[in-house]
Amino acid sequence: MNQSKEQRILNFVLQNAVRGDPHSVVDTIDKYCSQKEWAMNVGDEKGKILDKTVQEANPSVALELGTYCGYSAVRISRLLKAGARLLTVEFNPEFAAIAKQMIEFAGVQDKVKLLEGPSEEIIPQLKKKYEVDTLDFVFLDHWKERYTPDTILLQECNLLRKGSVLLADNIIFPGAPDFVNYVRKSPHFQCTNYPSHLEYMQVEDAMEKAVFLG
Ligand SMILES: Cc1ccc(Cc2cc(O)c(O)c(C(=O)NC/C=C/[C@H]3O[C@@H](n4cnc5c(N)ncnc54)[C@H](O)[C@@H]3O)c2)cc1
Ligand SMILES: [Mg+2]
Repeated sequence: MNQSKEQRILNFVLQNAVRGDPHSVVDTIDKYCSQKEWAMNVGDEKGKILDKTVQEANPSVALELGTYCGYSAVRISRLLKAGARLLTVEFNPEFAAIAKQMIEFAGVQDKVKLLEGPSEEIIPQLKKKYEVDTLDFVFLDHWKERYTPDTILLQECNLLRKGSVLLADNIIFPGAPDFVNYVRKSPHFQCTNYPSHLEYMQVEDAMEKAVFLG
């Protein structure tokens, strides 16, 4: 049966990117998705905001919700200091298999642990099963209506500490209005909005940074 779009993206990377070079994997995915087939990677414009936020946080332990093809997992992990790690959560087995190959081709598999399953099940396991104390950085890019319940769950599981940085994609398009309301109204978060554009399009979008105040 014919290939999925995600398989075509991976094949394009395997044939055109440089093995072991995360920059070239990121650039090659952006090339394919801007010229051939649109896909919901965070992209380069919002990716630059992600890069700056990761560099400022300089996390030892980072979490990503919604791996998809692994674009932002490669993008984030290429910036991590020695010994730091990214845990990325994906519940679609096809996407997880694609992302695993993408992460290995980029040569960042020693920094990235892909956890297969729904975030609502994985988050409560992070402390005991994945030896997490607290999270320094969280990138939210999964189903938009999961942003708020998972942010609450992270707090309930004591996974956030004073200064933990949450960064959420798609605040404008598709939009995450309840998440924006929740973090901006909460006395426990200091929020910053970063206007941008939907990946590979002229459509308005934005990212929201929410720093946990304890
Ligand atoms: C038609 C159309 C297409 C794209 C857009 C614009 C647009 C632009 C964007 O940047 C977007 O991020 C999105 C978007 O919808 N992202 C959802 C991303 C989900 C990925 O995460 C996975 N996942 C979803 N919930 C969970 C969960 N609980 N636990 C674990 N994994 C989960 C899925 O398995 C996918 O791998 C959409 C608008 C309209
Ligand atoms: Mg997104």
